[in-house]
Amino acid sequence: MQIEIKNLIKEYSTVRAVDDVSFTVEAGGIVALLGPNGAGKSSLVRMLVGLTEPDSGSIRVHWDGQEFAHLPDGSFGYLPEDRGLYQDRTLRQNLVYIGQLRGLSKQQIDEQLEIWLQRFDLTERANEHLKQLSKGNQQKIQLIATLMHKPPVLILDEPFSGLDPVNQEHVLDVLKDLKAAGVTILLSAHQMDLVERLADQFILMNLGSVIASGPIDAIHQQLAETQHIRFTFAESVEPQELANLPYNNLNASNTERTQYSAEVDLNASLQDLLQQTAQCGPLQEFRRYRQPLHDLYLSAVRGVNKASKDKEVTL
Ligand SMILES: Nc1ncnc2c1ncn2[C@@H]1O[C@H](COP(=O)(O)OP(=O)(O)OP(=O)(O)O)[C@@H](O)[C@H]1O
Repeated sequence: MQIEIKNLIKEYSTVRAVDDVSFTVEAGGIVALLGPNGAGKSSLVRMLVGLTEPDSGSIRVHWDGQEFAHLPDGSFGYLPEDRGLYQDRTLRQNLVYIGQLRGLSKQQIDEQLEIWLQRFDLTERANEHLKQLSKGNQQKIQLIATLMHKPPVLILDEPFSGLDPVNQEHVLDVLKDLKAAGVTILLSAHQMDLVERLADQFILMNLGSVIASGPIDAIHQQLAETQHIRFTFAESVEPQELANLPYNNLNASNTERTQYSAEVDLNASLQDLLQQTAQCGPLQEFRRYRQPLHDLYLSAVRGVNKASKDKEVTL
């Protein structure tokens, strides 16, 4: 299986929701579409599963020796942004109905219900109406409905929305297990800290466009504007003593003034910096650290959004 997206554009009456987006998803692994409200994630996902059509550009799904213009029926499970189960039916009734729609036998449905209700700690509640469940628990039932027919591809629009941190971790573990079992997962999310620990590939979107894509190393190469450094002295060093070094945003991280964080230019030599810093006091530790994806994304998007506003003003 391979999904190849090229120069995809989708417009609604007043907005270009997806603006010249290209990327490829290979079989296996987890691909995360990340971006704020309105970035275009759901619009993209809806085209992938064939609910809407692109205005231009192409989606090519290579599946089982054939090529399709969207994921073919039967090849995927889809968790839509607007959840669609019956509130006045029990959890069991909802899931049996979905299982039947997917062509599962009674035995397969029973097996799947037992596995997944137990995994999500909902076995005791199987005969309650969906509306009696919290939003987070309803979300778990939606997820079971999406994966109970064991599709090889999962398209999950906001699988973490409405979940508390404990349940987010729970879903994260389930997705890791599915990946280990060979399922290909494409998900959209806002929760960058969480998804950074999960996905193999990232597609960072803003205002319909992709601002960076690839594995985490590639994202850092594309977006990092400075190097982030942390260092620790064995004894107190006043910030003024470091004033002549080429650090930006130098901050003491503790009141004893032994630990510091700072930024330096991308092309600065860390070897030279280490030597210069060691001349200011007995250095215990000196290391470069990676900005969290969330911070990297925010600074990149602020730059892009500022540039587009500047452009609007000059026009
Ligand atoms: N059916 C529609 N009709 C008109 N505009 C739409 C429609 N669907 C989405 N849009 C607009 O397209 C843009 C992208 O929306 P989309 O829902 O794809 O973003 P998103 O990244 O999924 O956002 P969210 O995280 O809030 O779900 C937004 O400006 C949105 O208002």
